[in-house]
Amino acid sequence: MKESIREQILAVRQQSPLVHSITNYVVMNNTANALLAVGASPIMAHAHSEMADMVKIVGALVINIGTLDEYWVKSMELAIGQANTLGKPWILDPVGAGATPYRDEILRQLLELKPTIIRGNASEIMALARRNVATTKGVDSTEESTAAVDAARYLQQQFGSVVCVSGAVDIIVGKDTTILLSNGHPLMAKVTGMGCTATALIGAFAAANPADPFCATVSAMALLGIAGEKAAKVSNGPGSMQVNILDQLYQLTDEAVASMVKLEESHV
Ligand SMILES: Nc1ncnc2c1ncn2[C@@H]1O[C@H](COP(=O)(O)OP(=O)(O)OP(=O)(O)O)[C@@H](O)[C@H]1O
Ligand SMILES: Cc1ncsc1CCO
Ligand SMILES: [Mg+2]
Repeated sequence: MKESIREQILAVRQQSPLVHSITNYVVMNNTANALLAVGASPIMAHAHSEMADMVKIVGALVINIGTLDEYWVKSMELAIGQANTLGKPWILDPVGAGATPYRDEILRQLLELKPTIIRGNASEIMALARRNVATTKGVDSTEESTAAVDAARYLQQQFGSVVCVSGAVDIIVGKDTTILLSNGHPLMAKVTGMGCTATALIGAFAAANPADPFCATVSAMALLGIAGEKAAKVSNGPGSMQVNILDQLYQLTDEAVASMVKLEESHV
């Protein structure tokens, strides 16, 4: 796996894939900068009239419901429809799942379109699976990622998606392998949209490595976690952390990521 992570990081930098995000107002700037820092290229658009054409020219589509509304939901459906027609990977970030009935109804409809990859925090993944009914506090998790493993497995089996539960430990659930990553730093949760950034980076890795969405997800999460760890060492708080992570995403070598990754694999 460590060798695959190295290859995937190099593939993103060599290919510089174009990633289309329909994402929330809060994180647009952070996620666009994070995509540039890892070597990918961001585009954010949601006009109905350009969705089908836009998806034709990109490597992956990121769907983040953070600040959804009725117009954007239609944009999402048009973009996902085209991604599925063209066989391009699309990644769902179920921001705030469980917070309101509207969010949950839209998520129910989006799940039916079978995301290639789903990434959320523990509360969101549990709400999405409607299991172990989690308490949610808006967009932040009230649960540990390990509490959501059953929910992630259920979603994986039901929709065929790779499912990533983020938190102190990032858990990536595939068809027959589960990987636990213990990199990262608590300060990451004090920067808004760090999870959205994780999802955007997964989009870049899935675009560069469309044949292996599981490994793409592991690689993106490993890179972000290690960037967070290194950034925390030179940060004074959430403000400097936000910019230092971008520098680390830009500077980290594939060798450094392979040597620092704390990875545990289980076949279940
Ligand atoms: N306590 C922690 N220790 C180490 N890493 C953490 C911790 N909390 C979060 N992270 C890391 O921060 C990143 C974002 O994950 P998090 O679970 O906080 O997303 P999120 O709740 O969806 O965030 P947001 O909604 O603000 O985008 C992940 O890469 C995760 O590993
Ligand atoms: C704070 C917030 N509200 C809607 S989306 C978002 C960004 C973090 O998920
Ligand atoms: Mg989130």
